[in-house]
Amino acid sequence: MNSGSAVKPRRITVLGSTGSIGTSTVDLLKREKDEFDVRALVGGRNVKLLAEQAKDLRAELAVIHDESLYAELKAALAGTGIKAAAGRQAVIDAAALEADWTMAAITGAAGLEPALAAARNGHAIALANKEALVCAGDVMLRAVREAGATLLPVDSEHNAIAQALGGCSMESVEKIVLTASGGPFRKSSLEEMRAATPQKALKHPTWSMGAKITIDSASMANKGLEVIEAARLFGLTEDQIDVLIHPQSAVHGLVQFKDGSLVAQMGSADMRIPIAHTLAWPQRMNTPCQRLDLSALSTLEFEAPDENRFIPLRLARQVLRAGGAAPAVFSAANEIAVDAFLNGRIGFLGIGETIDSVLQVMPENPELKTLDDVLEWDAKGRMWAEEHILKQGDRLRNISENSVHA
Ligand SMILES: NC(=O)C1=CN([C@@H]2O[C@H](COP(=O)(O)OP(=O)(O)OC[C@H]3O[C@@H](n4cnc5c(N)ncnc54)[C@H](OP(=O)(O)O)[C@@H]3O)[C@@H](O)[C@H]2O)C=CC1
Ligand SMILES: CC(=O)[C@@H](O)[C@H](O)COP(=O)(O)O
Ligand SMILES: [Mn+2]
Repeated sequence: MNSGSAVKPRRITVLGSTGSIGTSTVDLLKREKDEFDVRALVGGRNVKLLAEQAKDLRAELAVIHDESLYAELKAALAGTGIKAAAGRQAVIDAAALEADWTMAAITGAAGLEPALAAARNGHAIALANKEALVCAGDVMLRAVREAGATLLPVDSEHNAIAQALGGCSMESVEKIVLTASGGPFRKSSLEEMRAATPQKALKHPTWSMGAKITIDSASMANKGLEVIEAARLFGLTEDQIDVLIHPQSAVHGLVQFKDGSLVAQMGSADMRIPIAHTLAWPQRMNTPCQRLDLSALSTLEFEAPDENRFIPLRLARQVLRAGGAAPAVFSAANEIAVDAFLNGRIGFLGIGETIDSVLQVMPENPELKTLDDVLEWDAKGRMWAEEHILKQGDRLRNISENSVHA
């Protein structure tokens, strides 16, 4: 690491170490083992990988969310001196351990309480879990402020914006641009999208990521979540955040300054680059990531997204403007819909239809001031989404039964 003369190793925790962001983070840590003291690694169900990582990095503690896997984890770590723990509270306790840098990379609202616990210990929190910021923006930012923590954006676009800002105040910013790959259905018709299978939707053109975010990229709910994430992180209004489809995924984000300068951050599509940026911050560290060869990149394309095909992006802008509980409900409904799509319960366009229907049944839109408020509205969003999906299932069954009897 090129971070000068580190006196003692930095204490590190990785929440979601067995996932896509988690394994990229572990890869960087493994290359500089002496620089880091790994306090805790947290996984969901993948005990085998978690135990391997813990041994490799000589972690103090390994935590698995699924309690039924505790015995397996303990057995895998027997004789190593590494502590094992399991369950939801153990995950939150691990996140709350004093660490100089914590990666928050648990997917979805499940990552919210651990991310909050990490923020509250007042050090650096590298935030990949965008859903936490979307559903609990005020609560998260207040926790960061009150604890004096440093929030470092990992999401490639937001990390790019942070880099492009280069320490300038937000007063000098006119607007920002988040780029989007356009996903596997960038050029598909609505009919093709309606018929899309999970297998097709899981084929991201440029990034290799976990299943949930890959489906979000295909529906552009990911870009919608990112617009909200950017508003929270940088204190911008919805109309200051543009989205442009850029199929090469070489430019990750741009800042338009009020003097007319447009500053972009570029790099290959490898999350180890933004992760390394947060890990070494405010310095830089070496990574083995492929360098962009600009001469090989003959064109850089940019085009406006079609919000009539990518409905979740339009809805995300709507909930950002509405504020209150709407973003939390949007994100919760999306999580349920993505799961239902992956399990064959709804079609691909059913994701946007489910979110839309849930937003329409919301009877009120209160401000979410506490964690309990967020959890309550997250649960409501999930319940309304389930209800919508069940109703749609019943409707389709009735139609097919009627056509059989006709
Ligand atoms: N992947 C990427 O390139 C990017 C991801 N992000 C964001 O980062 C987050 C992580 O994404 P990604 O790494 O792709 O997701 P993955 O699905 O690959 O990984 C999720 C991680 O969280 C763990 N996990 C799941 N549920 C729980 C739980 N309840 N408690 C503790 N751990 C849990 C999983 O464990 P296990 O696998 O053991 O079950 C896994 O380690 C998401 O919010 C995503 O939007 C943002 C930008 C880019
Ligand atoms: C790598 C990353 O940051 C993802 O969020 C990425 O943006 C997903 O690709 P899309 O641009 O297709 O959503
Ligand atoms: Mn992103």
